[in-house]
Amino acid sequence: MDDRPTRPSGATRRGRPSPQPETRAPERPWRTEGVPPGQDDGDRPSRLRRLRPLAVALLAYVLLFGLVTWQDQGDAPVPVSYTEFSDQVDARNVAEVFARGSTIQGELRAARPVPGSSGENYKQFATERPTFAEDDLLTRLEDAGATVSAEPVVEQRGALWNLLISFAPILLLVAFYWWLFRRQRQLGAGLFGGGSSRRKPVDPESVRVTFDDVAGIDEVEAEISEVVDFLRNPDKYRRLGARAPKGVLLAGPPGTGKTLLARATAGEAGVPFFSASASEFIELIVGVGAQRVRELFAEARKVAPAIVFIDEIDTIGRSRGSAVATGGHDEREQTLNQILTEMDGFSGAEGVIVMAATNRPDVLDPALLRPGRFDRTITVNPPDLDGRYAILQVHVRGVPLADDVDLHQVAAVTPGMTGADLANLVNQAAIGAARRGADTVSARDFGEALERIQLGAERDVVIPPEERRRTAYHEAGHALLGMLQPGADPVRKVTIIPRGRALGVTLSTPEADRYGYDERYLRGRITGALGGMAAEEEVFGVVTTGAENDLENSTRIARAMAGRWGMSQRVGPVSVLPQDADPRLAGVSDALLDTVDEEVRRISEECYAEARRLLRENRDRLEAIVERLLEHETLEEPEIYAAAGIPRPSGRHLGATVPA
Ligand SMILES: Nc1ncnc2c1ncn2[C@@H]1O[C@H](COP(=O)(O)OP(=O)(O)OP(=O)(O)O)[C@@H](O)[C@H]1O
Ligand SMILES: [Zn+2]
Repeated sequence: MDDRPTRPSGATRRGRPSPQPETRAPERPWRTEGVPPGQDDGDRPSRLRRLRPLAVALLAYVLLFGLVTWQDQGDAPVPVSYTEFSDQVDARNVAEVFARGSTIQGELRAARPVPGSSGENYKQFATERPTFAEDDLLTRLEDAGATVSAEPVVEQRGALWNLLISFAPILLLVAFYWWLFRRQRQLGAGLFGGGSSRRKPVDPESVRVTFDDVAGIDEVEAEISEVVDFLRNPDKYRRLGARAPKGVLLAGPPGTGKTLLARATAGEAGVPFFSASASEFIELIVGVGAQRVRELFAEARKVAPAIVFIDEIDTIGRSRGSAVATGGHDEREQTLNQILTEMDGFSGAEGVIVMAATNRPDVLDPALLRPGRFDRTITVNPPDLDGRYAILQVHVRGVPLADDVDLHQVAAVTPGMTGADLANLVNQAAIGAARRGADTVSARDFGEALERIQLGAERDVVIPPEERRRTAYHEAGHALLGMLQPGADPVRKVTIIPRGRALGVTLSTPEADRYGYDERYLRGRITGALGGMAAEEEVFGVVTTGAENDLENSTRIARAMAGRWGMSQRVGPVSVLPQDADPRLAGVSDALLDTVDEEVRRISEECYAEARRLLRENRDRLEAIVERLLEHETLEEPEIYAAAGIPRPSGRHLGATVPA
C-alpha cells in the first residue's frame, strides 16, 4: 500500500499481514516491452565501432607523447643508457653523444675506461669515472669484438622505457574499465533477456498501439494530439517558426497507462518508439549510464522523427537536495546531465520527442522542467467511473462475455482501481472461466477475480476452533465499527477463510470515487482498523499478534493526519512530514517531531477508546455477526448489515460470490 489511504479497498486483515496486498505485484504479465529479446548479436559490429574512437584517441595520445619526448632529446642532454654493447652499436654515435655532452649512464662493459687518457673534447663519462678519447673507445670496442656499423643504432631504451612505465597504470586502468564495461553488458544481456541496455525501435507497424487502446484519456488527448501532429507534419510547424515540443512529462500514479499513452503516441504518429527505464541507466560504474543515454538518442536521431520514452525518470531526475536518491550519486548526476545535454543539443528540426514518465513529479530536479526540456507536463489520473467503464471495454475486446456481465456494474465497484488493475481484473476473470472450463466469462468470474485481487487467494489450512473463534470476533469487530460509523465506507465482505497471509479479512470500499478525506472519515478509518484488536480485548481480555497489520495502517493514517494534513491543533497547520522527504533535512525541529509522535499516540488512543466503547454498547450485534460468520465463514454486504440489524447504505454490489 502506498502511504495515502487512497487505495481502492479498505481491507483489514487479521494475521500476519501481507504488507503489499496481492493486488499489485505480479499483475502485468501482458506488459510488453519495447524490445524483442535476443537481438543483441546484431549489435556487435556497432559496439566495436563505438569503441574505435576510444582506441584512436589512445593511440594518438601515445604517439604524441612519444614524439614530444623524442623531440626533447634533440636539444637537452638526455641520459642515454648503454647497458651493454651489442654488436650493432655504432661507435660514431657513441661519440656524438659524448660530443653533445650527454651523459652515458650504465656500464661500458666492453670498453673499460683507460686511466689517464682524457681528451678535451669529450665530457665526462660519469663524474667519478675517468674519461677517454673517441679513438680509444673505438679501438676498445673493436677489440671487444663489436662491429662498427654504418647505420646509427642508438638504443633509446631509456626514454621509451620510462614512457611505457609512466603509461602503464593508465593503460591498465583503461583495459580494466573496458573489461568491466563489456562484462556489464554481457551480464545485462544475459540476465534481462538481451535488451536491458540497448533499445531498438519497435517496428511501428508490428506493435501498433493507438489511442483506441487507451481509454479514459479525454482530458489529455488534446495535448497528446499536438505532439502527434507535430511528428506527422513537422514542416507545418517549422515553416511558422514554431518551437517544437521537445519533452513531455507524463505524471501520474503507477498503472495509469503512462507507458501505454507514450506508445500510443508513437503508434498514432507512425514513428519508431524507443523506450528505456531510467533505473536501467544507473549502473555501478560511473559513465555507463551517460553512455547508454548517448546511444539511445543517437539511434533515435538516425531514424527521426521518433519518440524516446524514459520511464521512472525520477530515479535519476531527483533534485539534488532530495533525501532519497538511488544509485551512485555521480552516476545519477552524469546520466541526468547527459539527458539534459541531449535535449539541449537537438533542435526541434530533428523531430525527436522525449516522453518521460514519473509518479513523483514533485521530487524532480527543476532543471528538467525548464523550457526546452520537459516543459509540458501531462497529468494522468486514475480513471473515474466512466473512465473505468471505457478501460474495461478496451480490455474485454476478444474476451467472450456471458450475458450476465454488466461492465457498468464492474466499473461501479472498482473505485480507485487503475487501468492496470482493471486489465488484471479482466485477465483474472478470464483465467477463472478457463479453469472452470467455461466458454464465456461470467459475472461470477468477475466477482471471484475481484475478490481474489482485493482479499488475496484463499488458503487451504486447518485453523483450530479456538483460533477460528478469535478471528471471527476480530473480523466482526472491524465490520461492526465500519457499519456503525457515519460516513465510513460500506462493509462489502467479511471472511474468516484464510486468504493470502491473513487469517480473515474485512473489506470495505467507498461508494463512489473519493478525492479527499475529512478528519472524521479518517478517524473512522483508524477506529475501524483498531476494531479487530478492540474486539479481541473486549471479549477475551488479551491482545494477539493478529493486529499487526491493523496497527500499521492506523498509525500511518494518524501520522499523516498530524504531520501532513494539519489535523492536529498542537502541531498546527504545518507540514512536518512532507511526503517522501526527510523532515530533519527539511529543517524540522526535534521538538516538533516529538509533538507529532505525541499526537499520533493521542489520536490512536482516542480512536481505540471509541472502538472499545462502541463494541461494548453493541455487544449483541457483535455476537450476532460472529455467530453468522462461524456458520457461513464468508458474509456478503447484505448479510452483514442484516445480521447487525443496521440499514444498508448502498445498493450497489457485485453479488457474484455465493457464500457456502
Ligand atoms: N487508460 C488505459 N486504457 C487502457 N488500458 C490501460 C490504461 N491504463 C492502463 N492500462 C493497462 O495497464 C497496463 C499498464 O499500464 P502502463 O504500464 O502504461 O502504466 P504506467 O502508468 O506506465 O505504470 P507504471 O508507472 O507502473 O509504469 C497497460 O498495458 C494497459 O493494459
Ligand atoms: Zn484486523
